[in-house]
Amino acid sequence: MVIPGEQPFFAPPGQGHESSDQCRILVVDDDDALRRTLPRVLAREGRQFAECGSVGEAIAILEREHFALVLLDYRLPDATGLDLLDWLTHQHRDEAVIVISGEDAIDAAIGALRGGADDYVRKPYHVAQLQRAVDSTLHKATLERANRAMSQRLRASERLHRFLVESSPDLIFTLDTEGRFSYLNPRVRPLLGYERTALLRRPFSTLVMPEDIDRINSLMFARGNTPGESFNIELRLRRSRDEPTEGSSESITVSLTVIPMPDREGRRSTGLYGVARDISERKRAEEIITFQAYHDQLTRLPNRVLFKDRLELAIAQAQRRTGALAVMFVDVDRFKLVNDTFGHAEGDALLRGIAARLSSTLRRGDTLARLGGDEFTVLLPDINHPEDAETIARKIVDALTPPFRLSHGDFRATVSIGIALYPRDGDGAEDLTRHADIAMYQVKRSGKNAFRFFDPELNTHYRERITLENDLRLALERSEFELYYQPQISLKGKRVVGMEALLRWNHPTHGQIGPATFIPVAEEIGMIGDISHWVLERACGQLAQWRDAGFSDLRMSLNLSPHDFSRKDVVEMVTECVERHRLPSSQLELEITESMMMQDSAGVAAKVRAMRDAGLSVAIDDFGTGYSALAYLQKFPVSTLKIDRSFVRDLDGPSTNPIISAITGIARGFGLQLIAEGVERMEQAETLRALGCDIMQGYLFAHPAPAEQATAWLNVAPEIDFAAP
Ligand SMILES: Nc1nc2c(ncn2[C@@H]2O[C@H](COP(=O)(O)O[C@H]3[C@@H](O)[C@H](n4cnc5c(=O)[nH]c(N)nc54)O[C@@H]3COP(=O)(O)O)[C@@H](O)[C@H]2O)c(=O)[nH]1
Repeated sequence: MVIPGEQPFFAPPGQGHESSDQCRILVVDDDDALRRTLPRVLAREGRQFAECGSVGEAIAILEREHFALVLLDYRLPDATGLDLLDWLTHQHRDEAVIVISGEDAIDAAIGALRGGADDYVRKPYHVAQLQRAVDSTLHKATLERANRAMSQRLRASERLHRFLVESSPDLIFTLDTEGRFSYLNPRVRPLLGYERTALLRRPFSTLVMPEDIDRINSLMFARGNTPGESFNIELRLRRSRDEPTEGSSESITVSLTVIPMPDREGRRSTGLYGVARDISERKRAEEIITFQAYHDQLTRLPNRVLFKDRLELAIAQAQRRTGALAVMFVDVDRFKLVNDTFGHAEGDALLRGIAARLSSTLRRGDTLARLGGDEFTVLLPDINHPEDAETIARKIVDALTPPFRLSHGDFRATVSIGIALYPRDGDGAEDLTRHADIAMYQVKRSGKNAFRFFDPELNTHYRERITLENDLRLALERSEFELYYQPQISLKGKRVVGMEALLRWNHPTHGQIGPATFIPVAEEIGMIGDISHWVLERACGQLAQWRDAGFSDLRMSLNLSPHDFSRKDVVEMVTECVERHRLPSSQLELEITESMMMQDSAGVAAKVRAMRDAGLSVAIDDFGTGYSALAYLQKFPVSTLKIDRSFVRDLDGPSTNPIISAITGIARGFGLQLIAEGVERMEQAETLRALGCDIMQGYLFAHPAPAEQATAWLNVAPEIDFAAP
C-alpha cells in the first residue's frame, strides 16, 4: 500500500543499504603507507576497504558509493577533513566518521566532533586504540541506523494507520469510559452531517435514534470499566438536520462493531473502539424483498402468505382471550368479463380501485389481502358479534356503489362476500378461509352483489360444485355433450325454416344437465372456448348432413357466449368451420345477446360486422330486454331479431302488444328477419301472427330434441301443434 506522496511502508527487498554497506570503510589519508597499513590492522570478516588521498577524491568516491565509516585524516592536500565533514552534512549522508589527526590542539578535536565526526583519534595512536574506536563507531552506527529505520517505519506505520482510519468509508470512533467521543474519523461529516469537533466529548447516544438507545446502552456499558467482549449490533444513527448529507433520510442504519480497549494489564477498559458501516441501502433492498414476498405487487396489499400468518396469529390471540374473529372472502363479480373485454390494464386499474375502496371501510387492526385475480380476503381480528362483520360487509357493498372511472367509461363493480366466524365456523386459518370461500360461492350462485355467512349446509353445495367442475373438464373427451335441436317454424310456409342448436350434457350419474347450469361454470373455469368450438363443429356438421339430405335452405342457429367474442379469432373460427363443411354462410346464424352489445369493449360490433361481411347471419337473442335497442341496431348490422320469451309469455297482458308491435315495426323498418321464441300456447301464436310475426319457436311446436327427432320434423313438420294457427 502506498499512501499518496509517501514511500511504500513495506520497502521491497534490496532497496535498503544497511546490510551490504555496513562494513565498508573508506580511508582518506595522504600518507600512502598508512593507507596500505590500516586495512590490514583493521581487517575483520566482512569488512571491505577503499582508500584515497584527498578530499576531492573522497567526494568523488562518496558520490558513487556508500560507506559505513570514513577514516578521515584531518590535514589533506586539497582541503581539511572538516571540509569533507561539511560536505557529508550538506549531503545528508549517514556515514560515520572518525577523524584521525596529528593536531595537538583540543580545538581541532572539538571542531571535528562539532562538524559531525563520531570520534577523534589523535596521532600517534596505538593500533588497539584505533581498532576500538572503529569497532565502537561501527557498532554505534549500526545501532543508529537500526534506530533510524525503526523510527521511519513507525512514522510510516502511523501515517498508514491514520490514512486507513481517516479515509475509511466506515465511521470509526473511540469512546472514553464515560461513553463520550474521544475520536471520530472525518467520515462522520458526509455520513451524518456533524462536525467532528462538535461531537468530541459528547455522549455516543447523541447520534443514536431514541428507539435504539436502551438497546445499545445495555450492550456498551453493561460491564462498567471492566473490558467486555466485542459485539456487533444493527442500529439507527440520526442525521443532523442542519447540514447536507449523502442521503435525505432522517437516520441511517449501521452495522456497528464495538471493541473494548483494555489498558496495558488488560484489567480495566480505557474506552471503546467502534466501527459503524452504513447498511441503509442493503436494509432497504432487504425490506423491498421482504415486502415483495408478503405483498401483492398490483395493490400492495398483504398477499396470501401474510394473510395466513396474520390470521393464525389472530386465532391464537382470540383463543387466549376467548374472543371471536371474522374472515371474509370477497370476490369481484364479472371481473373476468371486464378483464377479457376491457383489457388487462383496465382490469388492473379496477382491482386497484376496488382495493382502495375496501381498505377505506376497514379499521387499523383489520387486514385486507389480495389472494390473486379478483379474490380479496378480510380479517376482522376482534369482533363482539356476527353483526359486526355484517356491518363491515354492508360498508364494503356500499363503498363500491359509486361507479369506477375507467378509460373506457364508468363501470359499476359489485362483489360477492362470504363470511366465516371463529370459533363457530372453524378454529384453523385454512378452515375459516375455505368456509368464507364457500359462503362467497353461494352468494355468486344466488345472484352476486351480496354477502352471507357460512352455513355448514353450504359445504355440500360447494363439494357438488367442485365435482361439477371436475366432471365438466372431462365431459368433452368423454363425449358427454350432445346437441338438441328446436325447430323454427314459418306459419305461412307451414314448414321448418330453421333449427336452433341447444347444448345438453349427458352426465353419467346425474343424467341430462341443461346449459343454464353448466355454461356459466364452463365460462368461469375457462372451458367455454373449447365447448363453443365443439358446438360449432357439430352444428355445422349436422346442417351439412341435412343439406345433403335435401333440406338445402334450412338455417342453423347457435348460441355464442360473451367469452367467445373476446377471442380475437372468433370470426375466423366460424368462417373456417363453415367453409370446411361447404355451407352457404348465410345459413349459419349466430345468436348474441343484447347485453353483449351493451358491453362492446371487446369490439363485438366490429366482429359482428366482420361476420356479416363474411355473409353469416347474426341474431339478437333477447331483443327488447335491454335499453337503447334502436341505437344498437345502427351500430350492429344484425340480420335477425328474436322476440324475447318474456314478451311472448306476457302476450295476454294489455301492455305487451305495443312492445311486440314496435319490435315488428323495427324489424320491418330495418329489413330484419323476426323470430318469436318461447311460444307455448296457441293464443300467443295467433297474436304474434296478427302482429306480423311469422316465424316462431317454442314448446307449442316442439321441445328441443336430439338430431334424429329433429330430422323427422324436417320430413314431417310438427303438424299437430301448429296446424291450428
Ligand atoms: N353459449 C351457449 N349457450 C347455450 C348453448 N345452448 C344453449 N345455450 C343457452 O343456455 C340457456 C338455456 O338453454 P336451454 O336450457 O336449452 O333452453 C332453451 C330452450 O330449451 C328454451 N325454450 C325453447 N322453447 C321454450 C318455450 O316455449 N318455453 C320455455 N320456457 N323455454 C323454451 O329456451 C332456451 C333457448 O333460449 P334462447 O337461446 O334464448 O333461444 C339459453 O340462454 C341458451 O341460449 C350453447 O351451445 N352455447
